[in-house]
Amino acid sequence: MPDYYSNDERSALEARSEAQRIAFAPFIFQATIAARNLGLLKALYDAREVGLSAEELSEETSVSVYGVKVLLDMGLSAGIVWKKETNYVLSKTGFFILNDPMTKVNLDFTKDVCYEGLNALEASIKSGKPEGLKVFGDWPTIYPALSSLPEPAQSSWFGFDHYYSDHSFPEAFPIVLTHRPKTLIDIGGNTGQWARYCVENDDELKVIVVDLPEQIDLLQESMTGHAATDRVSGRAVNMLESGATLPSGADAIWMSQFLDCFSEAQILDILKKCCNALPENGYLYIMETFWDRQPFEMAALSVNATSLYFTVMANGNSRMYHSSDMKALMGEAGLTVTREVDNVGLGHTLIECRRVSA
Ligand SMILES: C[S@@+](CC[C@H](N)C(=O)[O-])C[C@H]1O[C@@H](n2cnc3c(N)ncnc32)[C@H](O)[C@@H]1O
Repeated sequence: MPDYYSNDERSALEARSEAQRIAFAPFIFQATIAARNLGLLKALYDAREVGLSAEELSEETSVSVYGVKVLLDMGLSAGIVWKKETNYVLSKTGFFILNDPMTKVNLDFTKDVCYEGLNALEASIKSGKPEGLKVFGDWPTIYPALSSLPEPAQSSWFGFDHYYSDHSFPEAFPIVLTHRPKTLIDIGGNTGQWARYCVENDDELKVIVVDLPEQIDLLQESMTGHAATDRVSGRAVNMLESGATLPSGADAIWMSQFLDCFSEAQILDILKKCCNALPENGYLYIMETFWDRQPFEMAALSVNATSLYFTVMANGNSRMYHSSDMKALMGEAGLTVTREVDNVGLGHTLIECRRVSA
């Protein structure tokens, strides 16, 4: 995997310019969101390479000429539009802001879930608690709050979560089927997206979704009307409780985007519980986005930004890990890695492992 961060070769001018881009980054972000939400980018998209003047845009969108100009002059600096004589024209970056599904889930997640709370980042680092979560209510972590987050935060949270997981399911599924499990436990299975994918794509596999009670309540609802979901069942377990046990009788365990919700000490504890529940010939599958395994530098940036969501909004003590930190914990828990596949879906790594004694 490429090592993106191993030199400092910018000139002083480039470095100072970049420092200003960071200083004003929230302005770029908010102007971009406003230009998108107020319809300015769509109007420019429709106008193609001819573009539109501020007055024409104002007429088309009912945004004042003043509003058009301040937003899109910032848009010029941000690179989402460019100027052709007196007209604004949508740039390639602006095109992706408007039309790219990945960019949309990232923008909406940042704006609707994280933006307000991010102001409490420093406080969260000091306290080890998700201080930004207070903007949504009085919760210890975001997980029991998920089913009652206000809109649009709830849709944006699920949109972000599902977008990245769903893209990896078709590629991960054949890997999990290699050892022909009969019953799979999906820990942190959320609304059952993966469970549904499994039973709809295999005629025999049974899936037990393990999650917090609030999510298990949503599970039944999200299974209604889908084929083969009689092979999906739910079990409410808080994996952090000392006496927590996993259902018996499963020959494989699956955890997707789950361990990143916990601190290293908690991960070790969860992995040991998995180890105890796993039969000798059973396999554990861990699917995560590790920041060191990303195929693009911007993907590593997205993953590192997501770590800060965990710090300030989710729980105050977890992150998107470096793969070697995770593998060290797996070793400590008594697991041995049998297979690793990078670039599953969008930047996921799938690690297959089993008990050392097996
Ligand atoms: C980021 S979501 C991952 C969802 C899904 N596996 C995926 O790949 O999209 C994390 C899930 O872990 C669950 N979770 C968090 N803390 C938990 C705990 N202590 N015990 C059980 N489940 C928990 C959350 O409710 C949520 O459904």
